[in-house]
Amino acid sequence: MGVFESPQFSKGTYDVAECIAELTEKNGAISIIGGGDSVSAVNKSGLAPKMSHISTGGGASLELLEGKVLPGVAALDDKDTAAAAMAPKAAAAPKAATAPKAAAAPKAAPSVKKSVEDLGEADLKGKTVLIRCDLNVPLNADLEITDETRITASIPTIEYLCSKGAKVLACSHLGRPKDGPEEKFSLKPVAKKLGELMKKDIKCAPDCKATDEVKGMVSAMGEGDVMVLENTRFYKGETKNDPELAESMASLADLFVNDAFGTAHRAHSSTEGVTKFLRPSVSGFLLKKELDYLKGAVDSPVKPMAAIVGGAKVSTKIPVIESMLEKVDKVIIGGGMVFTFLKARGLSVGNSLVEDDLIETVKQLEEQAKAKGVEIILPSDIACGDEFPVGGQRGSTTRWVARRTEIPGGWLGLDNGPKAHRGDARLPCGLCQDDHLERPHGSVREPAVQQGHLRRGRVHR
Ligand SMILES: Nc1ncnc2c1ncn2[C@@H]1O[C@H](COP(=O)(O)OP(=O)(O)OP(=O)(O)O)[C@@H](O)[C@H]1O
Ligand SMILES: O=C(O)[C@H](O)COP(=O)(O)O
Repeated sequence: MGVFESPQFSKGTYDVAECIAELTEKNGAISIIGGGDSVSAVNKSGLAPKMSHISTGGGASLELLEGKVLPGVAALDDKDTAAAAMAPKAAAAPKAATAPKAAAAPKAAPSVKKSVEDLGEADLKGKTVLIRCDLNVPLNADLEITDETRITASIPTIEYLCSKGAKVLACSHLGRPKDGPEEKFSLKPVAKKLGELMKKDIKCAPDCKATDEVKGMVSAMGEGDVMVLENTRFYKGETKNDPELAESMASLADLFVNDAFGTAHRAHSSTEGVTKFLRPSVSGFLLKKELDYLKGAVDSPVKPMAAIVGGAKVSTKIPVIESMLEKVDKVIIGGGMVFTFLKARGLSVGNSLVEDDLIETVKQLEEQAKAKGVEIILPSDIACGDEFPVGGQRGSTTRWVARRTEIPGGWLGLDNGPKAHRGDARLPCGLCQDDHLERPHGSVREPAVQQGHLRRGRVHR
């Protein structure tokens, strides 16, 4: 809802998270949190365990909510082709770049995909499984993992495969290396962390391709062992869905599991390409769970439904807001995109972040919403700063709260104000507190100001 990285402007974000947690816990609402920064804000708030589902996908969840088909999912075997999919690999398509998987059953978007839970010990014992995970985690300058959510989220499928006697080869990209292998994009720290979390000795192979060294390491694996293959994007062919790379990776294994929801919107060699050479190709628990929640919300929305859309820019969220207008009763707008909406309504927004080229689009969006009876809710008051808070330093920026109709010139909106904290998210969700209705009109100051911590408009919090 605001610049949550700064303690001065994080309250609006945490308050909305609290409201969602309360709705989930007390009212039985289904809550789905998606988007890299939104997830990290909810994680920081400590409320993540109270949400129904925290998505590991950024771009992937947006594309799914926009109604797009995710290539990494579309390429997996359908449940209804189970008999064909379980045919022995030798009888399947020959492993050649030119010979895609024979059972080219059309994969309609609404089909139910075959999942790893459809495979038992008979299918897995002694088999080598290539699993595509999204282990693209943030690392600091010392190459330490700063958020291990995606690693933790990948473990249930890996553990399941191990428990059924499979040898597990986990592959993933990390970052966006441009020119081949680079230490800062190596999956070695990820393999180490995965090993610590799973209490196993997990090696990182020096390559994702079937080099002699990697083949040797694979043949030395025993049942229940796990090995991480090196960054798939160390090869330029990965993002081009190069069949040769896909075939080489696939040649290391007997079957494929895709559990990389976060990368399912990419048609890459390790997400889509390998499915042409391995049978069966099924979803992992994480991918399935993501689809159940996110696709469920899109395909069979449980009413009433509200979308809370925040973030820095409207431009990245227009398609998702548009597609949500078909599903939801309310859209609550937060973050930097608020100001393009306010400006489109003819209000002055001071120095706030605005995408002027989208004013007309936003006006049309508001019209569309009106025509569909969907309410677009903007925060009723705004916590403004006299400058953008740098590096999240406490107190370096002067903070002032204004009604949304009265953002002073020279100031920029950085968070929801206290009236919005109390009402805007709660009122439409049926959680309004009575005092919200009694708040004074006009510019209001934070309680800290009223308690005398004000020095020439500067609030030290
Ligand atoms: N009023 C504002 N002015 C400028 N930046 C803002 C404002 N409100 C929020 N932000 C910034 O927006 C960023 C989050 O936006 P973003 O669109 O990246 O979110 P997301 O969709 O959850 O994440 P991702 O794009 O990684 O999937 C945060 O870094 C936050 O500081
Ligand atoms: O972080 C993500 O959203 C996924 O890992 C995909 O990464 P990419 O945007 O570099 O393809």
